[in-house]
Amino acid sequence: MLFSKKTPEQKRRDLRAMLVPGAAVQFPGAFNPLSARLIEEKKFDGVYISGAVLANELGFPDIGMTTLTEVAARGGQIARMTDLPCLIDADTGFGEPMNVARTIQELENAGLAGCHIEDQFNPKRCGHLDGKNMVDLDTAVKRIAAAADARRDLNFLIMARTDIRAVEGLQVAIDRAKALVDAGADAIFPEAMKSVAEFEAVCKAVDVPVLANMTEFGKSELFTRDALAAAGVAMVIYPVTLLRSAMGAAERVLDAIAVDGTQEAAVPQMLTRARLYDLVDYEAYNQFDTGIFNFQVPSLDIDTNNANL
Ligand SMILES: C[C@](O)(C(=O)O)[C@H](CC(=O)O)C(=O)O
Ligand SMILES: [Mg+2]
Repeated sequence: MLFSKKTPEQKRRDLRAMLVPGAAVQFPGAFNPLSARLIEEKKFDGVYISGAVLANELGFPDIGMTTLTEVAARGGQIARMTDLPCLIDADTGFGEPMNVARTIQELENAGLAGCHIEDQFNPKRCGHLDGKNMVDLDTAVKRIAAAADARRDLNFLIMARTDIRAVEGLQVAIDRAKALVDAGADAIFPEAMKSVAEFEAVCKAVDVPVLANMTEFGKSELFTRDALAAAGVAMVIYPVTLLRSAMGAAERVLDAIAVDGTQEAAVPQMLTRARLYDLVDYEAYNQFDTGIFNFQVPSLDIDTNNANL
Protein backbone atom coordinates (compact mmCIF):
# COMPACT_ATOMS: atom_id res chain seq x y z
CA MET A 1 0.00 0.00 0.00
CA LEU A 2 1.12 3.53 -0.78
CA PHE A 3 3.98 1.69 -2.38
CA SER A 4 7.55 2.80 -2.20
CA LYS A 5 8.87 1.68 1.16
CA LYS A 6 12.40 2.72 0.34
CA THR A 7 13.84 6.19 0.62
CA PRO A 8 15.32 7.80 -2.49
CA GLU A 9 18.74 7.55 -0.83
CA GLN A 10 18.39 3.79 -0.50
CA LYS A 11 17.25 3.43 -4.11
CA ARG A 12 20.31 5.38 -5.23
CA ARG A 13 22.57 3.09 -3.23
CA ASP A 14 20.82 0.11 -4.81
CA LEU A 15 21.41 1.52 -8.28
CA ARG A 16 25.10 2.09 -7.58
CA ALA A 17 25.46 -1.46 -6.29
CA MET A 18 23.84 -3.07 -9.33
CA LEU A 19 25.69 -1.05 -11.97
CA VAL A 20 28.53 -3.42 -12.61
CA PRO A 21 30.15 -3.82 -16.04
CA GLY A 22 28.74 -6.97 -17.63
CA ALA A 23 25.70 -7.15 -15.33
CA ALA A 24 23.35 -5.89 -18.06
CA VAL A 25 20.62 -5.09 -15.51
CA GLN A 26 17.32 -4.52 -17.29
CA PHE A 27 15.30 -1.32 -16.95
CA PRO A 28 12.05 -1.38 -18.97
CA GLY A 29 10.44 2.03 -19.51
CA ALA A 30 7.33 2.73 -17.44
CA PHE A 31 4.75 4.65 -19.46
CA ASN A 32 2.76 5.58 -16.36
CA PRO A 33 3.01 5.05 -12.59
CA LEU A 34 0.97 1.82 -12.65
CA SER A 35 3.23 0.17 -15.20
CA ALA A 36 6.14 0.69 -12.78
CA ARG A 37 4.30 -1.70 -10.45
CA LEU A 38 4.14 -4.27 -13.19
CA ILE A 39 7.87 -3.88 -13.87
CA GLU A 40 8.63 -4.43 -10.19
CA GLU A 41 6.27 -7.41 -9.91
CA LYS A 42 7.96 -9.05 -12.87
CA LYS A 43 11.22 -8.72 -10.95
CA PHE A 44 13.11 -6.38 -13.25
CA ASP A 45 16.07 -4.55 -11.79
CA GLY A 46 14.85 -1.00 -12.23
CA VAL A 47 12.55 1.39 -14.04
CA TYR A 48 13.50 3.69 -16.90
CA ILE A 49 11.53 6.90 -17.48
CA SER A 50 11.76 7.89 -21.11
CA GLY A 51 11.65 11.45 -22.42
CA ALA A 52 10.09 10.18 -25.63
CA VAL A 53 7.29 8.45 -23.71
CA LEU A 54 6.74 11.49 -21.53
CA ALA A 55 6.45 13.75 -24.57
CA ASN A 56 4.39 11.32 -26.66
CA GLU A 57 1.93 10.69 -23.81
CA LEU A 58 1.24 14.42 -23.82
CA GLY A 59 0.83 14.32 -27.58
CA PHE A 60 4.16 16.00 -28.39
CA PRO A 61 6.97 14.72 -30.55
CA ASP A 62 10.22 14.07 -28.68
CA ILE A 63 11.90 17.35 -29.62
CA GLY A 64 12.37 19.07 -26.29
CA MET A 65 8.79 20.33 -25.89
CA THR A 66 8.39 19.10 -22.33
CA THR A 67 9.52 21.26 -19.41
CA LEU A 68 11.58 20.40 -16.35
CA THR A 69 8.48 20.86 -14.20
CA GLU A 70 6.50 18.33 -16.24
CA VAL A 71 9.34 15.83 -16.36
CA ALA A 72 10.17 16.05 -12.65
CA ALA A 73 6.50 15.77 -11.68
CA ARG A 74 5.89 12.70 -13.82
CA GLY A 75 9.17 11.17 -12.68
CA GLY A 76 8.10 11.64 -9.07
CA GLN A 77 4.71 10.03 -9.71
CA ILE A 78 6.40 6.99 -11.23
CA ALA A 79 9.17 6.75 -8.61
CA ARG A 80 6.69 6.69 -5.74
CA MET A 81 5.06 3.56 -7.16
CA THR A 82 8.10 1.35 -6.83
CA ASP A 83 10.96 0.30 -4.61
CA LEU A 84 13.10 -0.07 -7.71
CA PRO A 85 15.56 2.67 -8.63
CA CYS A 86 14.31 4.90 -11.45
CA LEU A 87 16.60 6.39 -14.09
CA ILE A 88 15.05 9.36 -15.86
CA ASP A 89 15.79 10.93 -19.24
CA ALA A 90 16.65 14.60 -18.63
CA ASP A 91 17.16 15.32 -22.35
CA THR A 92 19.69 18.18 -22.74
CA GLY A 93 19.28 19.21 -19.09
CA PHE A 94 16.68 21.90 -19.90
CA GLY A 95 19.05 24.76 -20.62
CA GLU A 96 22.45 26.18 -19.82
CA PRO A 97 24.69 24.75 -17.06
CA MET A 98 22.85 26.76 -14.40
CA ASN A 99 19.55 25.27 -15.55
CA VAL A 100 21.16 21.84 -15.58
CA ALA A 101 22.14 22.35 -11.94
CA ARG A 102 18.53 23.12 -11.05
CA THR A 103 17.37 20.11 -13.08
CA ILE A 104 19.49 17.79 -10.97
CA GLN A 105 18.14 19.17 -7.70
CA GLU A 106 14.52 18.94 -8.89
CA LEU A 107 15.06 15.33 -9.97
CA GLU A 108 16.65 14.53 -6.63
CA ASN A 109 13.66 16.10 -4.90
CA ALA A 110 11.33 13.96 -7.02
CA GLY A 111 12.91 10.79 -5.62
CA LEU A 112 14.72 9.63 -8.74
CA ALA A 113 17.89 7.57 -8.54
CA GLY A 114 19.67 9.16 -11.47
CA CYS A 115 19.30 10.77 -14.86
CA HIS A 116 21.01 11.12 -18.20
CA ILE A 117 21.92 14.34 -19.93
CA GLU A 118 22.76 14.40 -23.62
CA ASP A 119 24.98 16.48 -25.86
CA GLN A 120 22.43 17.44 -28.49
CA PHE A 121 21.52 20.96 -29.47
CA ASN A 122 18.01 22.14 -28.81
CA PRO A 123 15.66 21.34 -30.45
CA LYS A 124 16.80 17.82 -29.78
CA ARG A 125 15.41 14.74 -31.45
CA CYS A 126 15.29 10.99 -30.96
CA GLY A 127 18.84 9.65 -30.94
CA HIS A 128 17.94 7.12 -33.60
CA LEU A 129 16.85 9.69 -36.19
CA ASP A 130 19.08 11.34 -38.76
CA GLY A 131 19.93 15.04 -38.80
CA LYS A 132 20.97 15.42 -35.16
CA ASN A 133 23.19 18.34 -34.13
CA MET A 134 25.68 18.11 -31.30
CA VAL A 135 27.02 20.86 -29.04
CA ASP A 136 30.79 21.23 -28.96
CA LEU A 137 32.81 19.26 -26.45
CA ASP A 138 33.31 22.23 -24.14
CA THR A 139 29.55 22.81 -23.83
CA ALA A 140 28.89 19.09 -23.31
CA VAL A 141 31.55 18.95 -20.58
CA LYS A 142 30.13 22.03 -18.83
CA ARG A 143 26.65 20.47 -18.72
CA ILE A 144 27.98 17.34 -17.03
CA ALA A 145 30.26 19.22 -14.64
CA ALA A 146 27.34 21.43 -13.57
CA ALA A 147 25.18 18.36 -13.02
CA ALA A 148 27.81 16.56 -10.95
CA ASP A 149 28.43 19.67 -8.80
CA ALA A 150 24.75 20.36 -8.17
CA ARG A 151 23.72 17.11 -6.57
CA ARG A 152 23.42 16.89 -2.81
CA ASP A 153 23.25 13.12 -2.68
CA LEU A 154 26.52 11.89 -4.15
CA ASN A 155 24.82 8.61 -5.06
CA PHE A 156 22.42 10.37 -7.45
CA LEU A 157 23.70 8.94 -10.73
CA ILE A 158 24.78 11.40 -13.39
CA MET A 159 24.91 9.59 -16.71
CA ALA A 160 26.29 11.38 -19.75
CA ARG A 161 24.72 10.49 -23.08
CA THR A 162 26.57 11.21 -26.28
CA ASP A 163 24.76 11.19 -29.58
CA ILE A 164 27.86 11.92 -31.63
CA ARG A 165 28.42 8.37 -32.96
CA ALA A 166 25.81 8.79 -35.69
CA VAL A 167 27.40 12.02 -36.91
CA GLU A 168 31.15 11.71 -36.40
CA GLY A 169 31.76 8.01 -35.86
CA LEU A 170 32.77 5.66 -33.08
CA GLN A 171 36.23 7.02 -32.26
CA VAL A 172 34.93 10.55 -31.71
CA ALA A 173 32.16 9.09 -29.54
CA ILE A 174 34.72 7.21 -27.44
CA ASP A 175 36.92 10.32 -27.04
CA ARG A 176 33.90 12.34 -26.02
CA ALA A 177 32.75 9.67 -23.56
CA LYS A 178 36.15 9.77 -21.88
CA ALA A 179 36.04 13.56 -21.59
CA LEU A 180 32.55 13.36 -20.08
CA VAL A 181 33.76 10.87 -17.49
CA ASP A 182 36.62 13.25 -16.65
CA ALA A 183 34.01 16.00 -16.22
CA GLY A 184 32.22 13.93 -13.56
CA ALA A 185 29.89 11.51 -15.36
CA ASP A 186 29.25 8.36 -13.32
CA ALA A 187 28.09 6.37 -16.34
CA ILE A 188 27.96 6.61 -20.14
CA PHE A 189 25.06 6.22 -22.57
CA PRO A 190 26.53 5.83 -26.06
CA GLU A 191 23.54 6.46 -28.34
CA ALA A 192 22.82 4.63 -31.61
CA MET A 193 25.64 2.08 -31.55
CA LYS A 194 25.64 -0.02 -34.71
CA SER A 195 26.84 -3.35 -33.29
CA VAL A 196 27.66 -5.26 -30.13
CA ALA A 197 31.33 -4.73 -31.01
CA GLU A 198 30.77 -0.97 -30.78
CA PHE A 199 29.28 -1.34 -27.30
CA GLU A 200 32.26 -3.47 -26.38
CA ALA A 201 34.69 -0.82 -27.63
CA VAL A 202 33.00 1.85 -25.47
CA CYS A 203 32.93 -0.44 -22.42
CA LYS A 204 36.65 -1.12 -22.81
CA ALA A 205 37.51 2.56 -23.25
CA VAL A 206 35.79 3.95 -20.14
CA ASP A 207 36.01 2.73 -16.57
CA VAL A 208 32.41 3.58 -15.67
CA PRO A 209 29.21 1.60 -16.31
CA VAL A 210 27.77 1.76 -19.86
CA LEU A 211 24.10 1.70 -20.88
CA ALA A 212 22.65 0.06 -24.00
CA ASN A 213 19.46 1.50 -25.47
CA MET A 214 17.36 -1.28 -27.00
CA THR A 215 14.67 0.87 -28.55
CA GLU A 216 12.64 -0.65 -31.37
CA PHE A 217 12.71 0.66 -34.95
CA GLY A 218 16.03 2.42 -34.30
CA LYS A 219 19.62 2.23 -35.49
CA SER A 220 20.70 -0.54 -33.11
CA GLU A 221 19.50 -4.10 -33.62
CA LEU A 222 17.69 -5.59 -30.66
CA PHE A 223 20.63 -7.39 -29.07
CA THR A 224 19.96 -9.92 -26.32
CA ARG A 225 20.81 -9.27 -22.73
CA ASP A 226 23.43 -12.05 -22.86
CA ALA A 227 25.16 -10.52 -25.88
CA LEU A 228 25.24 -7.09 -24.23
CA ALA A 229 26.46 -8.56 -20.94
CA ALA A 230 29.31 -10.31 -22.77
CA ALA A 231 30.24 -6.94 -24.31
CA GLY A 232 30.55 -5.47 -20.81
CA VAL A 233 27.29 -3.45 -20.74
CA ALA A 234 26.05 -2.62 -17.23
CA MET A 235 22.46 -1.58 -17.95
CA VAL A 236 19.94 -2.18 -20.74
CA ILE A 237 16.88 0.01 -21.30
CA TYR A 238 13.70 -0.78 -23.23
CA PRO A 239 12.47 2.81 -23.22
CA VAL A 240 9.32 2.89 -25.36
CA THR A 241 8.52 -0.84 -25.47
CA LEU A 242 5.60 -0.79 -23.03
CA LEU A 243 4.02 2.34 -24.51
CA ARG A 244 4.29 0.89 -28.00
CA SER A 245 2.77 -2.40 -26.80
CA ALA A 246 -0.05 -0.73 -24.88
CA MET A 247 -0.92 1.63 -27.72
CA GLY A 248 -0.74 -1.26 -30.20
CA ALA A 249 -3.22 -3.20 -28.05
CA ALA A 250 -5.46 -0.12 -27.73
CA GLU A 251 -5.51 0.33 -31.49
CA ARG A 252 -6.45 -3.30 -32.05
CA VAL A 253 -9.31 -3.25 -29.54
CA LEU A 254 -10.69 -0.02 -31.00
CA ASP A 255 -10.70 -1.65 -34.44
CA ALA A 256 -12.45 -4.69 -32.98
CA ILE A 257 -15.17 -2.58 -31.35
CA ALA A 258 -15.68 -0.69 -34.58
CA VAL A 259 -15.98 -3.87 -36.64
CA ASP A 260 -17.79 -6.22 -34.24
CA GLY A 261 -19.84 -3.67 -32.31
CA THR A 262 -18.46 -5.15 -29.06
CA GLN A 263 -15.10 -5.62 -27.35
CA GLU A 264 -16.04 -9.18 -26.35
CA ALA A 265 -13.38 -10.90 -28.49
CA ALA A 266 -10.62 -8.76 -26.98
CA VAL A 267 -11.53 -9.41 -23.33
CA PRO A 268 -9.16 -12.40 -22.92
CA GLN A 269 -6.22 -10.12 -23.77
CA MET A 270 -7.19 -7.56 -21.13
CA LEU A 271 -5.89 -7.16 -17.62
CA THR A 272 -8.80 -8.42 -15.50
CA ARG A 273 -10.50 -6.24 -12.92
CA ALA A 274 -9.03 -8.47 -10.22
CA ARG A 275 -5.50 -8.13 -11.58
CA LEU A 276 -5.88 -4.36 -11.86
CA TYR A 277 -7.06 -4.19 -8.23
CA ASP A 278 -4.14 -6.38 -7.31
CA LEU A 279 -1.68 -3.96 -8.88
CA VAL A 280 -3.08 -1.00 -6.94
CA ASP A 281 -3.19 -3.15 -3.78
CA TYR A 282 -6.88 -2.44 -3.30
CA GLU A 283 -7.30 -5.00 -0.56
CA ALA A 284 -4.62 -3.41 1.64
CA TYR A 285 -6.42 -0.04 1.54
CA ASN A 286 -9.62 -1.84 2.43
CA GLN A 287 -7.96 -3.55 5.38
CA PHE A 288 -6.37 -0.31 6.54
CA ASP A 289 -9.72 1.43 6.81
CA THR A 290 -11.36 -1.62 8.34
CA GLY A 291 -8.77 -1.74 11.12
CA ILE A 292 -8.98 1.94 11.98
CA PHE A 293 -12.63 2.72 11.43
CA ASN A 294 -14.22 -0.72 11.30
CA PHE A 295 -15.56 0.50 8.00
CA GLN A 296 -17.26 -2.09 5.81
CA VAL A 297 -17.91 -1.57 2.14
CA PRO A 298 -19.68 -4.77 1.03
CA SER A 299 -19.67 -3.78 -2.63
CA LEU A 300 -15.87 -3.73 -2.58
CA ASP A 301 -15.66 -7.19 -1.08
CA ILE A 302 -14.09 -8.70 -4.17
CA ASP A 303 -12.14 -11.89 -4.52
CA THR A 304 -8.88 -10.78 -6.10
CA ASN A 305 -7.89 -14.39 -6.67
CA ASN A 306 -10.79 -14.92 -9.03
CA ALA A 307 -9.23 -14.46 -12.47
CA ASN A 308 -12.67 -14.25 -14.08
CA LEU A 309 -13.49 -10.96 -12.43
C1 LIG B 1 15.94 6.72 -25.08
C2 LIG B 1 15.20 7.88 -25.63
O1 LIG B 1 15.96 9.04 -25.43
C3 LIG B 1 13.88 8.08 -24.86
O2 LIG B 1 13.46 9.24 -24.75
O3 LIG B 1 13.30 7.10 -24.44
C4 LIG B 1 14.83 7.73 -27.14
C5 LIG B 1 14.05 6.46 -27.45
C6 LIG B 1 13.34 6.47 -28.79
O4 LIG B 1 12.93 7.53 -29.29
O5 LIG B 1 13.13 5.38 -29.33
C7 LIG B 1 16.10 7.87 -27.96
O6 LIG B 1 16.44 9.02 -28.30
O7 LIG B 1 16.73 6.85 -28.25
MG1 LIG C 1 14.99 10.71 -24.84
